[in-house]
Amino acid sequence: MSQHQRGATETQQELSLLSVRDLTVEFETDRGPLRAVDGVDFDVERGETVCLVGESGSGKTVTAETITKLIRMPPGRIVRGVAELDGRDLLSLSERDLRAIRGDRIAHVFQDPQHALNHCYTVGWQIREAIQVHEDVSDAAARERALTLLNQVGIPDATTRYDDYPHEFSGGMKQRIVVAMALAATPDLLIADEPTTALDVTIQAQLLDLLESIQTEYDMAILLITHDLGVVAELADRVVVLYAGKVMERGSVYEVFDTPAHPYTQVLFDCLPGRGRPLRSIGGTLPDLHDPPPGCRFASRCEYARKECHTGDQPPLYDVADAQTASCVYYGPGGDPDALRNGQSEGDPDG
Ligand SMILES: Nc1ncnc2c1ncn2[C@@H]1O[C@H](COP(=O)(O)OP(=O)(O)OP(=O)(O)O)[C@@H](O)[C@H]1O
Ligand code: NI
Repeated sequence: MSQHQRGATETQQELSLLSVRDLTVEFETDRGPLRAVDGVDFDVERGETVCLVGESGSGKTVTAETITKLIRMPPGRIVRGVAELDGRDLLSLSERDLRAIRGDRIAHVFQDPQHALNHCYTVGWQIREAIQVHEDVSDAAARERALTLLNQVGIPDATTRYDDYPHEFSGGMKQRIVVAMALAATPDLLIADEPTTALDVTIQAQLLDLLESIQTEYDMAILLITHDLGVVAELADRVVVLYAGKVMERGSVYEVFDTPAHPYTQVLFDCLPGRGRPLRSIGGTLPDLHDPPPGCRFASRCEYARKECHTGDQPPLYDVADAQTASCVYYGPGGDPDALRNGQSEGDPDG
């Protein structure tokens, strides 16, 4: 149709690094199946940072952990969908093939560095292991590279610290070591779930700067989960907004900050970003994922909800701008998006 839509189709012919389509995940619970992730679609291109944002319980972690099948199954179950890495669906791979991909092409960094490190081995040994699992190099060469990595992630005195055990490092230093291990195999995609939440503010900032510089150096894509709006503003190229297991909006970081489209994104982002600025918490609660109401998942908390918002399925992701789409009827046929923008500009003064 329009100029830019044609442009988008042309670039789409090139395969995305990661392409998640219709991802739907349930958990078996005492109260029956709980649908944590419901038809989620997004892409991650080579070298870019995509931030997954949304309130607690919106399905960010489940989405990120399902990509390499890290969720426990059961109780988890992938109902449908694909997660293609360079066009190859990871969800249909055997555990053996997946293990080869985890840590090699895709590395994970979690909130708590404790989980990734083995307290029985020195950090140097663990990084060297991580290198040698994926590369047939001599001990000496692996040691050299491990030291380079430790230097790169900013461990002072790396040569001496090489033989120290994890408990001899602070939390921030441990997370740097985890990042060094993640980088050992030069992954194409780093999945980081709240990687700095457990750390104090100064250390958080340092670690994020580190991720940013490493990303450039390694041309690595990052799928980042964070509650911190300032981090989104600084690091993200694109943003995916989740709510109750559904994608509410996708767009470039500029679009989503400057002109948030979905009423949910508008309240969520209704403040100036600054480092350490958490996503705003908004009134009401997430719908019950055992039995979500019909229509838009956000309708019960949406000040613009109309009758049709409470019926049928979640609206499709309608085009809003260049790279921005929103799952809201106001952007659909006959909708009037200006009605939403007007409300937004009256936003609360201390927000
Ligand atoms: N093993 C499990 N069994 C049952 N329910 C689960 C399980 N793991 C996750 N859930 C549910 O799935 C939903 C999505 O959880 P998820 O951890 O992905 O949220 P999140 O967006 O990462 O939240 P947070 O910001 O708090 O980390 C929640 O309702 C959660 O309770
Ligand atoms: Ni989470």
